[in-house]
Amino acid sequence: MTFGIEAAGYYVPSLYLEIKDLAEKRGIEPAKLEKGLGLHKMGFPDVHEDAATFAAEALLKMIRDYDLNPKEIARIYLGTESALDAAKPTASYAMQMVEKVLEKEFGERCFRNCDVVDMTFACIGAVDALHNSLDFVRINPDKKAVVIASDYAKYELASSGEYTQGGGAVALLISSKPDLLEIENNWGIATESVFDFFKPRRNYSKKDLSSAPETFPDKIEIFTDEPVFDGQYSNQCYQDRIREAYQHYKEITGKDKPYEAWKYLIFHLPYAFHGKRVFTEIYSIENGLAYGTPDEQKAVAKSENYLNFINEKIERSQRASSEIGNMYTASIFMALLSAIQVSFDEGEDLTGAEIGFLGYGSGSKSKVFAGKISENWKTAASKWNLFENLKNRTAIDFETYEKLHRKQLESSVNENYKGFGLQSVETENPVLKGARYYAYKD
Ligand SMILES: CC(=O)SCCNC(=O)CCNC(=O)[C@H](O)C(C)(C)COP(=O)(O)OP(=O)(O)OC[C@H]1O[C@@H](n2cnc3c(N)ncnc32)[C@H](O)[C@@H]1OP(=O)(O)O
Repeated sequence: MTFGIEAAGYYVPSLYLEIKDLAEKRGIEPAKLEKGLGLHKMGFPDVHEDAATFAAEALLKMIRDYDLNPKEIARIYLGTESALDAAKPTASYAMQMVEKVLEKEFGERCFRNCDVVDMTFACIGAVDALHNSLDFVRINPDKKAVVIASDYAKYELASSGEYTQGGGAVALLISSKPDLLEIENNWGIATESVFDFFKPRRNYSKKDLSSAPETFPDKIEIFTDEPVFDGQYSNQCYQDRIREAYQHYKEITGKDKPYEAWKYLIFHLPYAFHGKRVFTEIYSIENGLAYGTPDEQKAVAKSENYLNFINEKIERSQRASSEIGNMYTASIFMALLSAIQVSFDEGEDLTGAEIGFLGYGSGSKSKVFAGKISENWKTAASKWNLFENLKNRTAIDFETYEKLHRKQLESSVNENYKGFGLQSVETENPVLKGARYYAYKD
């Protein structure tokens, strides 16, 4: 019996800012962002959008596209680091939104017997949800599980993370009928507790932290959605963890140079070019190349062999990221959709192709695993139209972007939007203070 991904749906924020507009206002050379990091557009949520509406949209799209019966979904595990509440899971909001829309066809509370929960570990939370849900269907092969990855990657204005912002969600149906991708049960894992990127839920000031790096904000507030981070250190932690997890994967599978057999290498992409920039280390180790000094590292990155390797095995997975930005925990799954969509559009046959995954979550953990494209993959992929749909977003100017970022807009930029939207947040009633209410517009 095989297990893996049967179907997939996604949602990206309805607005975007051209990266060159941001570069100009911040005095950054556009070529650094476009050619250095691979950024073109930054997806940005409208006033009515958040991690719960992203998740609900992706889930509803998947249910509709594949004609799924929601009553057959035994669990919905949602990976996120953009939770809207510290107790009530974002998954419960998303589930309720979808349930209401499906009421006419499936009756009240179609998810009544569904197990719903959030999983959080920075950008790897949804990989954890996937790992866990695969175990679940292995034990219960007649059941189906849904994994949703949903996040809003927001950074402080004018910080080094600002140009990597983005957001959105990917929903996956996990079952013993993996029409898209069979996933093998070998998980290379590496964990180390570090402070490369985190969202502390305390009130304290920089002076309380004797060793705080310069990048730390002066004051950290409760429930901040903007992280405390050290960019170059987070790159280092990412590189260290994927090296260790890849090594672990080799040990448990006994495979020699497993990456060579992978048709695509799918990374967590905090920005489009991240995977190809950090994989140089593993590539050098595997091929016995010198990698100690910055000059040696540059030589590997610029070598013809490495450039060919990127072109063949990584470039296609970057394309959606260039148009959306960081989707945190959804990035790795959007990278998968991106690569498969390109193959589909180019009429390539992927059946049987091996795909390797290198996930990372700050804090920190990496998981390396692999899968095989199924015979029915084209039917599954034919629903997405990913690059066409990315053209249906609304461009915003820099002033609107800053107002949205500062939460200064009262009403949505797209006032006539369709789909799920936040209607209100309770401020008066003391026993409901903070409750969020959503609605669906046809
Ligand atoms: C959240 C996680 O997933 S943890 C891992 C990633 N961390 C983050 O995402 C945290 C938030 N982001 C950040 O802090 C930052 O955006 C970072 C760390 C990702 C990037 O940092 P920056 O200082 O902006 O960029 P950095 O100097 O590392 O790289 C710029 C690249 O552009 C290239 N570049 C610079 N100027 C130009 C130019 N004019 N033309 C072409 N390329 C250029 C540089 O050569 C370099 O590429 P290379 O090293 O491959 O040659």
